[in-house]
Amino acid sequence: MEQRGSEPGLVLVFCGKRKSGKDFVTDLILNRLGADVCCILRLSGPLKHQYAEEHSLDLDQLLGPGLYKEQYRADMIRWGEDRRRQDPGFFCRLATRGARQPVWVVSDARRLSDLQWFWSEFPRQTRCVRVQSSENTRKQRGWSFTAGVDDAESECGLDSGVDFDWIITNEADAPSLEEQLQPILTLAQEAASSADHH
Ligand SMILES: Nc1ncnc2c1ncn2[C@@H]1O[C@H](COP(=O)(O)OP(=O)(O)O)[C@@H](O)[C@H]1O
Ligand SMILES: C[C@@](O)(CCOP(=O)(O)OP(=O)(O)O)CC(=O)O
Repeated sequence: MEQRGSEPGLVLVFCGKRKSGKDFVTDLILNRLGADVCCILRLSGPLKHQYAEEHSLDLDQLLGPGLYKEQYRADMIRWGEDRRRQDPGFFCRLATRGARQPVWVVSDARRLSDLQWFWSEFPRQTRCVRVQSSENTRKQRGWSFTAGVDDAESECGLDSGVDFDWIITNEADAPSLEEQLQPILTLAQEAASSADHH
């Protein structure tokens, strides 16, 4: 049996396009709940770790926001897809290993197989959240269309066929994030307080 952290009370799996604001929104949730209650898990973390090791690359740079990651993105995507084909839960298992908080926030689901893994491991606890922004807003945040990335499964795998529990619109003219996140934060606080009582 694979060693794993204690069972979470709630698993919030986030997806959305590049620069839609997944990190921004999940950071806000972490700030509101605190690090004792909530942890942010990134599937790309173990992916980059393993990829850097097998290709003798600089992990810190791959984890950073700069150009270095972009140079390897297309190949990393292919490599990650290969790994998932052999073992769809590979990165999910590594990312969740050792997580102890009652609320897990997975900030970067990209594929149906990622979601399916969480649904099958934690059927009661898993909720899926989509973060969305217009192309114009994403461009203002530095996004530009890259063929082979923005038209591939890595970016489009969850565009259809998923019934999201919540859709967060991360735009200046949308209701505030605080307001949109309220039901999620309430559910997370309930999960945390019921973990306290066990
Ligand atoms: N609501 C917002 N207000 C201000 N800046 C934002 C907002 N949402 C996202 N950003 C900024 O836009 C950029 C991209 O957001 P990020 O969360 O990194 O996107 P993603 O993780 O989806 O690629 C970051 O610099 C982030 O700080
Ligand atoms: C190979 C990747 O995991 C790279 C992800 O890197 P980041 O998670 O840093 O991505 P962005 O926020 O989109 O810039 C993508 C994949 O298809 O698995």
